[in-house]
Order: sequence, then structure tokens, then C-alpha cells
Amino acid sequence: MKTLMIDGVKVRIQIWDTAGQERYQTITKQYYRRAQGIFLVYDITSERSFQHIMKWASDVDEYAPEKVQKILVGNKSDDGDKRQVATEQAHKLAESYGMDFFETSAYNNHNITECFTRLAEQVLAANKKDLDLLRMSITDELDLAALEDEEGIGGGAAADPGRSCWC
Ligand SMILES: Nc1nc2c(ncn2[C@@H]2O[C@H](COP(=O)(O)OP(=O)(O)OP(=O)(O)O)[C@@H](O)[C@H]2O)c(=O)[nH]1
Repeated sequence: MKTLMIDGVKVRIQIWDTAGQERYQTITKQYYRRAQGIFLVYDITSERSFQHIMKWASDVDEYAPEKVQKILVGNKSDDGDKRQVATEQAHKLAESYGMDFFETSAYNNHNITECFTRLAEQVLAANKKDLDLLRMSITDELDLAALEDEEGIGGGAAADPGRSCWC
């Protein structure tokens, strides 16, 4: 769980870290069904992990909801000496998928909050219509509750049909 403030709204994020190994892929796919946002993560020091991104992306297309938001992440940016994947190469791949792209380091915390914030923003934007409807129905309910309170315990004109004013 991670909590972030997005445009003044407190957003609580539930994070699932799926296993990368081939043998767990049947289980991994089950996580996609209820995902709203997905990071496709490779290791900048491993060309092989970058090659796997295409496979992950096609699994996400197949198993995740259509509205799911995706971001490409190249982790281990602190380990530049061992870099095997050029930043530009990853940028191009992300662009071809229409995804944002971040290089991060879990080791020194580089871009971690930034990429979570970005994904949360994208998920909120993609679900804005549903959120607005939810907000409207909550506001309606609060208005109704306030009116009922006034009528019930206020003892004013609304509670007493005999009274025609509040004075
Ligand atoms: N230098 C550096 N090492 C990292 C970073 N993130 C993870 N590691 C190291 O990379 C190795 C693998 O990390 P994991 O978190 O197990 O990677 P994973 O992707 O969850 O692996 P799977 O279990 O196969 O899914 C560990 O030794 C970590 O300490 C990073 O940002 N920088």
C-alpha cells in the first residue's frame, strides 16, 4: 500500500509485484484482470529483460482491462556502468506503445515517487467519469442527510408545518 496526494485528493494505491519468472506466468496473468495501472519494468543492465518487455506488453493487452494504464520503467539507473539498454532505445519503445517512460533506481530512490504519481494521475484521469459520478452521488447523499437532520431535530419550519417562518 502506498498513499499519494494527487491534485489535493488522497489516493491509496495497492501494489502487486508479480514474479518475473516464466514458471509463475499462469498466476501472474490472474493479477492483470483487476489492475488499473501497470508498470512494465526492465533492468537497464540487462538487454534480455528489455527484450521481454514486448512479451509482457502483449500479455497485458490480452489479459488486463482495456482501460488499464501502462508505464515503461527501466530500473537500476544507479548502475550506469553496466548499462546495456540505451535510454533513447527505451524511449522509442515506450513511444511506440503510447506509454510514458521513466528510468528509476530502487537503490537510491531515483524517480520512484515520480513514476507512481504519474501512473496514479493516469488512472484517475482514465476513471474521471466514474469518479465524478461517485462524487455527485456522495454530495447528493450528504445534502439529503443534512436536509433530514434539519427536518428531524431542527424543530424549525420544515419540522412544524404549522410554522410558516423561522422567527
Ligand atoms: N543496483 C540496483 N540493484 C537493484 C535495484 N533494484 C533491485 N536491485 C537488485 O536486483 C536484484 C533483483 O531484485 P528483485 O527485486 O528480486 O527483482 P524482481 O524483478 O522482483 O525479480 P523477480 O523475482 O524475478 O520478479 C536484487 O539483488 C536487488 O537488490 C536498483 O535500483 N539498483
